[in-house]
Amino acid sequence: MNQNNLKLLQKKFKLYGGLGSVDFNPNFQKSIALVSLNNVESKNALSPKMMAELSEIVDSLENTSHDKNYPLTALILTGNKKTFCSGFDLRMTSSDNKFKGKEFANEMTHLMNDTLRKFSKLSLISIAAIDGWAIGGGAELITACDFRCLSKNAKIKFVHSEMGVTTDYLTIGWGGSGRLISILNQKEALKILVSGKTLTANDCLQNGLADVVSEESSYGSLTDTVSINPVIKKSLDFLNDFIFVDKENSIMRSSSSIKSFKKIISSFSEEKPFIKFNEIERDAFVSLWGENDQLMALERKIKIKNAGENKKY
Ligand SMILES: CC[C@H](C(=O)O)C(=O)SCCNC(=O)CCNC(=O)[C@H](O)C(C)(C)COP(=O)(O)OP(=O)(O)OC[C@H]1O[C@@H](n2cnc3c(N)ncnc32)[C@H](O)[C@@H]1OP(=O)(O)O
Repeated sequence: MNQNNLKLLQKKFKLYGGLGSVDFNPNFQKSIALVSLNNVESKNALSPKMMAELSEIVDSLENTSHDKNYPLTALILTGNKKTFCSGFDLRMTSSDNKFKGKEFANEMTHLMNDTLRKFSKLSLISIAAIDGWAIGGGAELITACDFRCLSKNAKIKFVHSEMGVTTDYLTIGWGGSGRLISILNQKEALKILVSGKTLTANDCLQNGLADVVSEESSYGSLTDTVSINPVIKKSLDFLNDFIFVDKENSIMRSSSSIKSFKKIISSFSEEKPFIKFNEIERDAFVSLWGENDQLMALERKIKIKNAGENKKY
């Protein structure tokens, strides 16, 4: 997508609004930034405003992180209050019917796919620090990181098959299925996507989706309790193994060489062969969005929520 269209979409999604924020802390730790998703009342679901904020953060990192004098080498993507992210903010669909329409589906898939494709190719080593749920688009977000650290109580669920939509790869949607194939393999990705199975930390260690598992985290915000939050601490330790030759004596590896390795590796998985794949997925996603299956699934979720039933979505 060309830069002008992207800027227009970012503006439009800011105007669509919604709750929450995506916060960027470039000085979280020496040469490590923290990007945190904060929409606690909705289990860190991404509102359109948050999608625009994430897109802008990634754009600015894309423009600066390759500079050899840029102080960052790595970043942690996390949620807050014991949830990573519960995907698209479903409240938007009950606030305005336009969010059930194909025009919005097309816009969201372009914006989120562009954002996560760029995120996955940043010249920074990235790790998702996952405490609690990463579900729907939230599960797709974690595939954009190079690595994943799960707390013992983390749960990953690609819920899309229950929502009557597919994930999408490369230019639209949140782009999870193609990246899941490159992290695992086609068979594992197909099983996970079609079954919508809830994956535990142990499942993810077994299948390779998790790189490291931390102790269960304490309650409390992920971003201001670094000292006691195990999932963030474990993610920092994981990244520091890349950054420091000798942490005690603060002897660091060359940041520019770490970043050029990331650039080489991520360019190897160049999506050129996937352009056709992407068109197929793109059409599938948009054709399913706003159709009966999805509308009934949304109704079910909203009914359960309004009825206050104890059942979960
Ligand atoms: C490509 C993107 C993809 C698509 O468009 O197809 C999507 O991401 S669609 C959205 C997919 N996400 C979901 O289906 C997750 C729905 N949420 C849940 O299943 C549960 O909330 C769960 C498992 C994440 C947590 O369950 P728990 O019992 O711990 O909490 P509650 O269900 O009571 O939720 C607390 C509070 O948060 C609100 N909430 C949760 N998820 C969302 C969401 N995705 N959008 C908006 N709001 C959300 C929930 O309504 C509760 O609010 P309250 O006012 O307290 O009832």
